[in-house]
Amino acid sequence: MPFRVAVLTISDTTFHKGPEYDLSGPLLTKNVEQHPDYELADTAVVPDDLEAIQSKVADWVARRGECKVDWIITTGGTGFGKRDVTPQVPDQVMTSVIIHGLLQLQGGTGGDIHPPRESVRQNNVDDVTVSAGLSRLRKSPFPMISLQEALDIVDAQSKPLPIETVPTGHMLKNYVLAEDIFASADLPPTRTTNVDGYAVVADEYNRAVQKLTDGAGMTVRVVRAKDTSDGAANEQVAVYRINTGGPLPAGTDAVIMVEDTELESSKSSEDGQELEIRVLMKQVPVGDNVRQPGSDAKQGEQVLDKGTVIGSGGGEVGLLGFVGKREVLVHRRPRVAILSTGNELVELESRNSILTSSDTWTGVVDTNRPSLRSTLEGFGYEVIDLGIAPDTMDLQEQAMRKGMAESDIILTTGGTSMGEADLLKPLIEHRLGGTIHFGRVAMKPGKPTTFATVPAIDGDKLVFALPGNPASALVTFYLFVVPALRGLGGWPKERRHLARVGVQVDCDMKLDPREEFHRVIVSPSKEQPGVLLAMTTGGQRSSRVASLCGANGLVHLPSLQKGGADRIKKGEIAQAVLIGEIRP
Ligand SMILES: Nc1nc2c(c(=O)[nH]1)N[C@H]1C(S)=C(S)[C@@H](COP(=O)(O)OP(=O)(O)OC[C@H]3O[C@@H](n4cnc5c(N)ncnc54)[C@H](O)[C@@H]3O)O[C@H]1N2
Ligand code: MOO
Repeated sequence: MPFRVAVLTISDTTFHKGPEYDLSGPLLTKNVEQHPDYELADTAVVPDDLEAIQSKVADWVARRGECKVDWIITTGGTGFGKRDVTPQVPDQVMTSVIIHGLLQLQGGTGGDIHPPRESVRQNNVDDVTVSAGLSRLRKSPFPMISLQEALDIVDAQSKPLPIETVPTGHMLKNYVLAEDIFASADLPPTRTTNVDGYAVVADEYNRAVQKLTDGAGMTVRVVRAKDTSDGAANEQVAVYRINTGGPLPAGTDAVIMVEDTELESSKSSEDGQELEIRVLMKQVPVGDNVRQPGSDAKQGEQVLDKGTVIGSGGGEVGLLGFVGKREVLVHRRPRVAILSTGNELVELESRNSILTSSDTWTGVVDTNRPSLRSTLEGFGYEVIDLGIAPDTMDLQEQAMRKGMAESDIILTTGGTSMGEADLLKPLIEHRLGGTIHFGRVAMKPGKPTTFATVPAIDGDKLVFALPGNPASALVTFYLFVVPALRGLGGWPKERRHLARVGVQVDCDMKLDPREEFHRVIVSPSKEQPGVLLAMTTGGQRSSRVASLCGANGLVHLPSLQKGGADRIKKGEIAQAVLIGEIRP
């Protein structure tokens, strides 16, 4: 649905002398009408009078349903004349008002002057020399949405990448099958032995052994499996030397384990093999130790389903080879670009020289990029490292464009919040023509998490602008980015999110108005079998990267409710998202 825009001309002259004196109002109206994303909701002309402006704006703000007004653009009344009163219109009314008619009169383009949100103000920031104060946003223009809403949005936008053919082998790990897999032949194709031993015709052996009187076993002649014709005239029962996995010689139907035999004599063949053994079994059942043809897979049987995730456990890769599948159709795995933003950031390698040369150095070592890279590569994704971009629109845009050209999904950290140097949101919207699906989430840590899609030649790219605080960046990575990566990689919906388990918490955990993810170490209880314990990693401030050190779980604390409990008490059970292996 297009955004409904109302244009308000604030001018004594136009109000008193007539519409022909209004130059900017009609120009703005025309631009709105011509833009495919906007719809003209209303226009009005009011004098330079606070009450008149307030009343009109309040009227528009109050409208609902079909008549609703999403944005109000005012033109005029923003100067310094005595009667230039627009900036005094109270905040609560003006939150959705964009004062930029004047910009257009100065020759701005439609794109510049109809930005979707107030974040446009930061659009013109070229470096961090912009001072705090008047230029700084006082309220985020992004609504705070719930965690569930945010997760649903990410799920909906994370559509599987195209299908490609990949040869069967270890590199298939973490891919998702885009075809059903069938066995092309019976497996095993013939009767084979499960054990090292001697193949025998069971009935022949059983008949002969019954004739014995001493019960101390029966001496048999050993033939190599390939010498089946040897000694047909010999009356002694023949057994055939055979090793695990080998095919049974024709006519044989059971296998005696080597452990159920004794060496009868030291007579040996030319190649040093035994020639006579004593079999200690009183009876050999037909089919004993024999793997029947097709008992592992029947020809034409479906052995793997489309949508199967080829795990790193080895089972799926092995099965594909086992059924003779040389290459498979899979969804392309996403490539991920990572970018750190912030003037204060330095690479770890360059820190020493800075530390020794200056006591006053206030730089911050870029830990987010190495952290994200290690976890991404652990999940099996190819990473494109975009480095550190300082707080300038141009440099950040340059890095983002490189990321868009080389990857399917871009992760940035820093610059998502309310500072003058927090450029990511305006950059995405105004320079990259992207759509910000959300810019604030009611969660802790991770409130300013931003998710957008940006158009590129080869399709939309996903962008996660994660908060700069290290713990926030990693927590939001596990909660939002992992499901998005899996969605792009074609994982079935029900497997995209990291698993949750019930855990018993080891200390009181206070509730916050925002849902919170408390970092913990999950391990099985030694005292209570079947119970998983969650041990806190200590201070949970989002700047404390150590809160994720060793953590393999995120206890999901519900938001604090009026009149409800203010904490999860020690010993109570809570849900935890597993972000690593359970510790023994
Ligand atoms: N007025 C407000 N201020 C803040 C709000 C708010 O709602 N209103 N939200 C706070 C929350 S919550 C978070 S989280 C942070 C997120 O801020 P940004 O995403 O804009 O991140 P920066 O300001 O750039 O950095 C925050 C912090 O993290 C350090 N940092 C950044 N990048 C890295 C990196 N690659 N490696 C290590 N450390 C990094 C940075 O130096 C800052 O100390 O905003 C709050 N503010
Ligand atoms: O939400 Mo911020 O991510 O608290 O640290």
